[in-house]
Amino acid sequence: MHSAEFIETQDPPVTSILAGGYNHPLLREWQSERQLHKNMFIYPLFVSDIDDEVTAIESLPNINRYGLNTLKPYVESLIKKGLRSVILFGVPLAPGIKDPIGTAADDPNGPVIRAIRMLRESFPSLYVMTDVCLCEYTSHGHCGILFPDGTIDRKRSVQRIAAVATNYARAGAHSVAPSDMIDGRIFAIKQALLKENLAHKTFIMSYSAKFSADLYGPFRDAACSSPSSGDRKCYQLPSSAKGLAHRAIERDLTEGADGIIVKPSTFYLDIISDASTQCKDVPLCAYHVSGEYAMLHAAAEKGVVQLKQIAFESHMGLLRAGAGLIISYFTPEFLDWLDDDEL
Ligand SMILES: NCc1[nH]cc(CCC(=O)O)c1CC(=O)O
Ligand SMILES: [Zn+2]
Ligand SMILES: [Zn+2]
Repeated sequence: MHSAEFIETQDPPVTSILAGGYNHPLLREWQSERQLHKNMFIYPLFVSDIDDEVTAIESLPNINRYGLNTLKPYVESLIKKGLRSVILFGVPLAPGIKDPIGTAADDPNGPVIRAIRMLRESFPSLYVMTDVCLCEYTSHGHCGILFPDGTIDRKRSVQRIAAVATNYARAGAHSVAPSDMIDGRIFAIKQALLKENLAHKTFIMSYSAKFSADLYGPFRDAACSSPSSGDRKCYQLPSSAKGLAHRAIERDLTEGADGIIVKPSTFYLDIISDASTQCKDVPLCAYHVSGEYAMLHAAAEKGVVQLKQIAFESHMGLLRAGAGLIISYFTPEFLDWLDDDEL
């Protein structure tokens, strides 16, 4: 039999023994400076104009597009588990409903306005946020109104987006979150809300650092919002542009944003970290986007990662970087997971 060898070494100094600090589940919680809470999660909902619709989105596992009638019991089941807030994305599916100026965005009989009313009436405790953009509603699929040459008509776009935001707020949305990335829209929205006496009760959550990313594909499937030609590179930020992200956040805070979103999240932790210093006085939200969600699911299916563990790791990373709120497609799972005793 082979006898094992040991090599005599000196005892390390006591300061090098860290294990005593995290050898118990409670200690591991103490060592996490910040922990995930249900109230940090904002759940994205895709709402169509087909009232009884429940359609699975192939590229987004477990996520469906709902109509008004099917949305209500679904949201009710999540509120029972502790859901605090949702962000609405409208998906008008009626043929011919899209036009160059996105009239359908704030159609009083369209999906968003009706969903706001229904949710506010049915669930008084739910905080209702609305994504504000034109791309789901325009015939060309861009986020603003275009000049004949296909470039963004900034002035008309911003006026239209301000009107849409105001109409959502008037219908009862607690918060409007403009995701179009067109210069000057926060100022225009604030002015419009002020004019309509809505500014004091409407939270402007600005997608300030929103990058032109390859991670929005599944969302565009869900929302049917891919541009019919061109891309969004002239309004969404280039993915390497730290300076532009900083300036966009600065500008939006000056124009009256009440909260700031960084999007996508996992590949942009440096931006979140910088933003948390820059936005130390306003809530900072990370958007864990559709592609991030789909990638983690795909990796879990391949057996490369375990879904629950990897979801915790990625969302904890967002907190560590400095985010305080997270828009996440994992929200329903977290509502269950955060009830479990041991993480
Ligand atoms: N402007 C609309 C909008 N709002 C949020 C997302 C993406 C969210 C996600 O991927 O989950 C998009 C799509 C886009 O900009 O193309
Ligand atoms: Zn858009
Ligand atoms: Zn600054």
